Amino acid sequence: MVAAKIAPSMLSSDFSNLASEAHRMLSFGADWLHMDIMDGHFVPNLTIGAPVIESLRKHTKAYLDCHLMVTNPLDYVEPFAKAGASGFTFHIEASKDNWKELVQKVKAKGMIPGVSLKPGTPVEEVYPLLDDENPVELVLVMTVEPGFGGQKFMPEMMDKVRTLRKKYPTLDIEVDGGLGPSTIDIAAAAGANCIVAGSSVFGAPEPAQVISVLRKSVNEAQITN
Ligand SMILES: O=C(CO)[C@@H](O)[C@H](O)COP(=O)(O)O
Repeated sequence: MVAAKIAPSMLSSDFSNLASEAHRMLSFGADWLHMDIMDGHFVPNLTIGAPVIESLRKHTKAYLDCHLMVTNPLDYVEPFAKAGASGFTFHIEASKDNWKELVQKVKAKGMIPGVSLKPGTPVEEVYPLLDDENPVELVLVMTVEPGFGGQKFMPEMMDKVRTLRKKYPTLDIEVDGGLGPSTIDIAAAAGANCIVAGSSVFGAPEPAQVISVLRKSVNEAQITN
């Protein structure tokens, strides 16, 4: 059994009130805060960097689950560690030649390494990072093209989740993009246990209820499987 972790995507929050938005989500039952780092190059959008993580860290001890949608993830390890990031998830498409060095540095700096893959990237590409003697500890399966919140969930990505869950029963498998009460059951049944949700949580009249629905689905799927 792998624990459910519900991670509201702070990309959908009011950035001008980031600390209070973070506290609000934690009070509603969030386990992690998902932080979308976009460099305007790897993806066609520009969001936040290490200075914002550093500012938020002063207001919370919560797990800051940083998803780096950047072209040169290695350049971000030191600043993100200093800023207080908890998880450091980079993209396989941006680290084909240096993932070993990247994982080693992320761990040496006390962060949890994860790898993410875009919808068009075959799941086999992350196997070497999981089978290595110094493996990543989380795989983030993108269920939309990275770059923006509010997109439609891609159910065809569930094959990747199912394949990973079968091969790695205790792995943290995260899904991100279009997750909410209407899509969670298919993701949970496939074996995802870390759920990123932006618009469905922040746009709900009662975000706590959405977080609770997401958690219940993951927990029930694990009992059934
Ligand atoms: O990484 C991304 C987008 O690239 C996500 O974290 C989105 O921010 C999730 O938002 P919703 O699809 O849940 O609105």
